[in-house]
Amino acid sequence: MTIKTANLGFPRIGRHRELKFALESYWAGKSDRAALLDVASKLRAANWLLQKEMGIDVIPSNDFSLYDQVLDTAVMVGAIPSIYGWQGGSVDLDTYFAMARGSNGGHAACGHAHQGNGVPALEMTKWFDTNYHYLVPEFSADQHFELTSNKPLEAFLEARTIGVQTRPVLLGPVTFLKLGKTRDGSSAINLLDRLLPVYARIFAELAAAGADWVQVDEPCLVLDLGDEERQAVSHAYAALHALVPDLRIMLATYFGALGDNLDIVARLPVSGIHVDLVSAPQQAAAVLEKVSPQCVISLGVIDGRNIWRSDLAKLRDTILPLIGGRDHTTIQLAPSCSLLHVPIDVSLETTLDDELRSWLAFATQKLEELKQLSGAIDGSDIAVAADFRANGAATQARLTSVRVNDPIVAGRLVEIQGVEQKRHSPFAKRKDLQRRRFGLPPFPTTTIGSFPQTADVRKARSMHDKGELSYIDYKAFIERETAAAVRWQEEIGLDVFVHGEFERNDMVQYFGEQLSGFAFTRHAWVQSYGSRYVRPPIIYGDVSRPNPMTVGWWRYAQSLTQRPMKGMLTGPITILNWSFVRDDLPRETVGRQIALAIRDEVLDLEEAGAGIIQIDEAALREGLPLRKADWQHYLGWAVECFRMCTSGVADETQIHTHMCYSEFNDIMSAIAAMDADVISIETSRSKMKLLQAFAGERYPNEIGPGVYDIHSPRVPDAGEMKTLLDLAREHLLDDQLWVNPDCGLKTRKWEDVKPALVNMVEAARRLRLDLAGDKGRLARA
Ligand SMILES: CN1c2c(nc(N)[nH]c2=O)NC[C@@H]1CNc1ccc(C(=O)N[C@@H](CCC(=O)N[C@@H](CCC(=O)N[C@@H](CCC(=O)O)C(=O)O)C(=O)O)C(=O)O)cc1
Ligand SMILES: N[C@@H](CCS)C(=O)O
Ligand SMILES: [Zn+2]
Repeated sequence: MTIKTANLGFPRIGRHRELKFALESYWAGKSDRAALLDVASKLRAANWLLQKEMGIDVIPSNDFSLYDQVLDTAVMVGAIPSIYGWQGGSVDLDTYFAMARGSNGGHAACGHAHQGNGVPALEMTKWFDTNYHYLVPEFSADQHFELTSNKPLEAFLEARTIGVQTRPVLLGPVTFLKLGKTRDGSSAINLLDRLLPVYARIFAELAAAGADWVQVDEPCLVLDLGDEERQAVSHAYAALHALVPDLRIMLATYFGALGDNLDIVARLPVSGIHVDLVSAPQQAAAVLEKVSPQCVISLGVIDGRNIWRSDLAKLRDTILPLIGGRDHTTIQLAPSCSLLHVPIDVSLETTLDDELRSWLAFATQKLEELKQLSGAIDGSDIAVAADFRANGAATQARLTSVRVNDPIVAGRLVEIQGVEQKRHSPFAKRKDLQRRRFGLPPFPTTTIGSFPQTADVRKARSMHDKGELSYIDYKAFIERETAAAVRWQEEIGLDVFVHGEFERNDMVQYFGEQLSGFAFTRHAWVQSYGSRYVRPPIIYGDVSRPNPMTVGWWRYAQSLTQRPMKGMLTGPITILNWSFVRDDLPRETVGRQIALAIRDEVLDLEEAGAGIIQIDEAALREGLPLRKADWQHYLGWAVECFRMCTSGVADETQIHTHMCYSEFNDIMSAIAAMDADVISIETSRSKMKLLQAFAGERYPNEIGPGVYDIHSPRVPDAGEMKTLLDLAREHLLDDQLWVNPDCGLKTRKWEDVKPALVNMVEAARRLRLDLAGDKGRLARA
């Protein structure tokens, strides 16, 4: 008997982004609920039938979501904050979308995170160390849970009507609570006993309907857990087993090693355990040794986070000795995690050259690999011999390809090895020189880079991509947009300008498309959140920058104004963390290669005359390893990469960086070590609280704490922004403080952006008046 193949989750967006278009059409009021649900059910059916046709033995259901699986769980168990007006019973679609995106108080489908009349969306944050974002469940201390509708059961039954027996997937109760937040700051884990009966009921209904297994995802088991959380895991699974002994649980862990949680996991009364052997291959032997011989072990051996074709022969040779002594009916082969994080089908990429395409495996190809691997391990499937030969040829070709190795890049890296990466002079001296060069007023105003990516801008780019608009016409169009944005910045009196990033599709993809060693795709979309997707570039070879990437656009924008125009770049760590990275080199080496490329761009911008250059590191924190013990190493090389970008510029050149998140306390020394002259950060939603982390000696350089939450179309007035700035002045020195929004404005509309920025400039003006008053008073005293 061949070893079983199992899948943990398939991408739900559709081969041609059908889900995005159906959602956005529904939100725009252009189609109705039935049309949306019809698209959703067709996508589910297509995924199930594809997996069935491919011969996958264990096919997941309830891996589909209209927006997010964590939100689905919150809605399913009735964790719906009172502001959404839910009265009990089943939850309608508009309440669901109001939680996802906020509502304007009328038809929630308008989908904006309005405050005031409407309701704001739940907070959103990244899913472990991926670029997927989930909605953060919100609990109260007196939280009551109830089953609103058994979504896993509905999915299970729906699959059965088309002849597919599935293993429903649920987010585990401990991870669900751990990812949530309580309004009073108490530990959400305390709510476990109230939640377990709801899970037990879901399980019982599934068992009664004929489900024999359920997949319960507990990725929190790869994190550093406290004793209370570990006890919660033991307690939860003991209780669920006692309440519903007939339903077998496959406990799925992924994104890292079980490590110090292995002992408790191995003792849980579950029928199966899935482990990620791609991110943590070192745990294989210990897991196989500790987990009881009757328990099914699902080996996550195909990378669910990256897009490289697996080396199947190598995998077979690693797996065989591992499972040698074990009954093969207790082994399953699976992707390391849900395939949500990879694109759907490499065969759609008809514009990629054949060689590169032969190195890649997207979700569909990964399932093929699973089948080939299981056939090969049992030696029963003769057909796999040919597949193995093709696989071996492709993986070998990739290893030795001249496209992958660039001796010049390798040489440059050797040259800088051991050379300390730092600016010529300390910040205090640079600050002085820069102040004289730019002559900016106190509390200088600026924005983060992008202005609205309007339908017109995207349309023009799409037409240009399809060859329907010449480059000359496309460039002229983008220049007109840029010129209008520059004129408008002059009108409202901002101090430091941006060109608006109209020419960019995405802050990472744009650079990937221009760097050597990167390939980009046409259809390889991956969900980032809700209906927002990204097409991560593929880093397949040594990285270099053949030509300047931004200098022409910067030069044009600067030619329109006397005000300083920021050069605008994405930093190496963000490019790395939001790309599919080659797996034949350490990530830090690839990071250093990208840093050299960005350094070249920085120096070219400086030579062209850019006095201020911003290097965004929006994903620096995102790349933090899940276990704290690994942070130091990551932060060490990540900071060094940033400093490689900036160490070559003159003291008079002002380096900015931008990070749009609000947790800095635990990485403050690394942020300070980046030594950017100015950092802009997200602070408006936390009401400047996080500035405590930057106060005093801890952060001597300049800071722009965001005063305007760009995630909402709501327009804050000048008084509100001034209040935030007054709060900021409690923590920071006046000559440290810049005034800017939380992040770029690409997802906003001009009608929201314009009044908000006018108000922001007004807030800075009032602050300057206060300062003049303070100084006057001081002088008189
Ligand atoms: C800041 N964030 C980002 C993350 N990762 C990135 N790689 N980039 C980010 O900015 N991670 C964390 C957050 C996540 N946030 C977002 C926010 C917004 C988006 C988003 O808007 N995505 C767009 C796609 C962006 C893009 O690549 N656009 C291209 C292609 C546009 C397109 O679909 N064109 C159509 C034709 C359009 C027409 O004719 O009108 C087509 O090709 O068919 C572009 O502008 O050229 C989205 O639509 O989902 C993502 C993450
Ligand atoms: N410069 C980018 C940063 C986003 S994190 C922008 O403004 O969109
Ligand atoms: Zn940002």
